Amino acid sequence: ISTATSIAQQKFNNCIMNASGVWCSDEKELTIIDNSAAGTFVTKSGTLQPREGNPSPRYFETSWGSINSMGLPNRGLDYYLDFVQKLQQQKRQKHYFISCTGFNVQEDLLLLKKITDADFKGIVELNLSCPNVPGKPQTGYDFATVDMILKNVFENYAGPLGVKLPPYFDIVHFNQMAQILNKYPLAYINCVNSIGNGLYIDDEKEQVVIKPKNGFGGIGGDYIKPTALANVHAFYQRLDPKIQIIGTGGIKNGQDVFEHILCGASMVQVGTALMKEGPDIFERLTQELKTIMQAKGYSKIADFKGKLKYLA
Ligand SMILES: CC(C)(C)CCc1c(C(=O)O)[nH]c(=O)[nH]c1=O
Repeated sequence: ISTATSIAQQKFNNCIMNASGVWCSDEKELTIIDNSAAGTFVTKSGTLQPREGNPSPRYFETSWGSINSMGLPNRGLDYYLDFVQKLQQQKRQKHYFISCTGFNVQEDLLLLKKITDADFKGIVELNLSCPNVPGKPQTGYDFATVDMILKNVFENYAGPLGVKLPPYFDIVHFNQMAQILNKYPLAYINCVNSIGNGLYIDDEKEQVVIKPKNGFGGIGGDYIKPTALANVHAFYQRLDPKIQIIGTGGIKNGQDVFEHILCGASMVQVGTALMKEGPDIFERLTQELKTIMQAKGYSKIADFKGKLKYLA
């Protein structure tokens, strides 16, 4: 029974990996994920300059998931590029993802030029949940801007590249986004980023639990699995099959991985549950998925990928 997969013709011996932002901020964390059962890793979204991010507490765990307003703390794209290139020299048969985000399209293009100049051979994940110009919604919710960014990106970057998308909640938005995404040679799309601007309250103290943004933050974990599955499947139904889908959101056991693949995911990423359990989770998720596949008579993920059935 194999849980192997491929994205943009790059093969991975396991379809389970970390989500950007979790266990991927420095070489210590990335090395641990690299040596875990995960098929590969994606780095924290790198920006042009290193960033401290928001004041703590900026992450909080609840029984059903998590809330965060990290503020994009990262070592800067150059740091992640240097580290991944060095690792790539040692492990030629393994491929890695580098995530990046600019605060406008000019920055996005500068980041991609750095990646081109470094002769990076892995896969780029462009985080579209980044802020836009003040007064406008985050990039992923500004469809004209998404179109403009992708047009510029694919005029300037030749390597395999995917985008990390925020969750959508309206069928017309799935249609509108799919129409834009289908215009571009994307290697994949990654659905979903955290559900933005949620609020978690400590009843005893009658106060919020994270400091930035008066307690507002991105929601992850059990709270978001139905939304994540719907986004994976909605785009699976609408996108050119050449554009693969990475499923992220609410994965904490083998059943959740199975469901994301059944909805159309070729790869899955784990965030909140990885934060709670640590990198040993990858071995557990892989075994649980294999047990489910065995019970159902599937030998590889292609046997059931996207095969979600509807009621007649
Ligand atoms: C929310 C942004 C800071 C604009 C981007 C980075 C990011 C963060 C973060 O660094 O706060 N948290 C998430 O759950 N998803 C993200 O994409």
